[in-house]
Amino acid sequence: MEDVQSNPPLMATYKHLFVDGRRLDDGAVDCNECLHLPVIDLNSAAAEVDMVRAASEWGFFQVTNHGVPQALLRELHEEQVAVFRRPFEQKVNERLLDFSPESYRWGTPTANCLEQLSWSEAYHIPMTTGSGSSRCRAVIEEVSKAMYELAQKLAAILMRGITGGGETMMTSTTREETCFLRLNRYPPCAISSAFGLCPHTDSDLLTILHQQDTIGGLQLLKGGRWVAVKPDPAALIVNVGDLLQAWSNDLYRSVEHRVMANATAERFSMAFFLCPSYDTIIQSSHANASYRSFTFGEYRKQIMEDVRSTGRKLGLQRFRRST
Ligand SMILES: C=C1C[C@]23C[C@@]1(O)CC[C@H]2[C@@]12CC[C@H](O)[C@@](C)(C(=O)O1)[C@H]2[C@@H]3C(=O)O
Ligand SMILES: O=C(O)CCC(=O)C(=O)O
Ligand SMILES: [Fe+2]
Repeated sequence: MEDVQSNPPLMATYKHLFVDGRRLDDGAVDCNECLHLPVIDLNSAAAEVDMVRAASEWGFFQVTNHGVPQALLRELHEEQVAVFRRPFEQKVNERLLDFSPESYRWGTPTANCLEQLSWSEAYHIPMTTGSGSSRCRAVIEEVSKAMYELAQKLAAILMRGITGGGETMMTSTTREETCFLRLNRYPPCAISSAFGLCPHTDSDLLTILHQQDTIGGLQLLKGGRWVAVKPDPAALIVNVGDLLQAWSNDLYRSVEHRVMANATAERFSMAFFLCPSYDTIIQSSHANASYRSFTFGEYRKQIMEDVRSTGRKLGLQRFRRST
C-alpha cells in the first residue's frame, strides 16, 4: 500500500500552473494506436544492418537476446519501489547510498508553464559513486555494469554503420564517470492532465530504457504525430541520443519523446544513459557537417544554462551550422 507521505508535494508546489482547469493539448495523440517498435534480435545475422536502419528511420527500437537477465531487472524494480516508498523528507534530506544530494529530484524547479512540468520523481545514479554493502547498492551496480556493456556494444555497431567512415568509437570514448542510471517514478495525477516527463530528446550517445510495468505513457514523435509505445516489461528499448545524431550528421535520429502521467496508476521505469568523457569532441567527418564540433562538456553546460534561463532545453539546434 502506498504511503502518501512518500509522495513529493507536486500539486502544492505547481498548482499555479494548472490555471483555469487548463489541460495539455494532446489532441494529436491517437490513443487507440500503440506503436510496435522494430525488434532487433542481437543474435541474428542481420542485427547490425537492422539496427542501423531502425536508428535512422525510427531513432527508437527494441532489443532481444541482449544478455541482461530478466531476474536482475525484476530485482532492481523491487529495490527501486522500496527506495521511492521512503518518506519524502528522507528522500530529500538523506543521501541514498552516499550519492550526492542532487541525485534525488522531483517536479521541474525551472518550469514556467504546464508544458515544462514533469510530474515525476527520479534518482540520477552515476556509475562510479556510492558506497555501502546493501543489496540495493549491489543490484544497482550489477544493472549499471550490464547496461554499460550492452550500450557500448550497441554504440560500436551504430558507429560502424555511419556511412563515409572515419568515425570510430573506442571503448575509451565512453566513460563510466559520466554514464548514469535514472530511476523514474511517475505518481498518478488525478486532477488534470500533465506530463510525467515533458517532451525532450536525450543528451547522450544512446539510452537503454526498461519500462517496468504495463501502465504505459511513453510516447514518441513520429511523422509529426505523438504515438504511444506499447509497454512491455520483458523488452529493453534503445533510443538514439543527441550526440549520436550529431556524430552521424543526422543519419541517426534523436527523437523527441515524453511520458503522460496516468490519472490513477503510478508507473516506474529505469533508463541507462551512455555518455562519453566531458572532453570528447563530437564531430562528424562528413564534408558538409551540419553541426560545428563541440565537446560533451560544452553541450551539457549549454543545456543546463538554457534550462535555467528559458525553462527548456534547446539542444542540438544551438550547434547547427547556418546554411
Ligand atoms: C528540463 C529538462 C531537464 C532535461 C531536459 C529538459 O528540458 C526535459 C527533460 C530532462 C531530461 C530527462 C532525461 C535526462 O535525465 C536528461 C539529462 C535529458 O536529456 O532530458 C534530462 C535533462 C536535464 O536534466 O538536463
Ligand atoms: O519513463 C519512460 O518511459 C521514459 C523515460 C525517459 O525518457 C528518460 O528518463 O529520459
Ligand atoms: Fe528520455
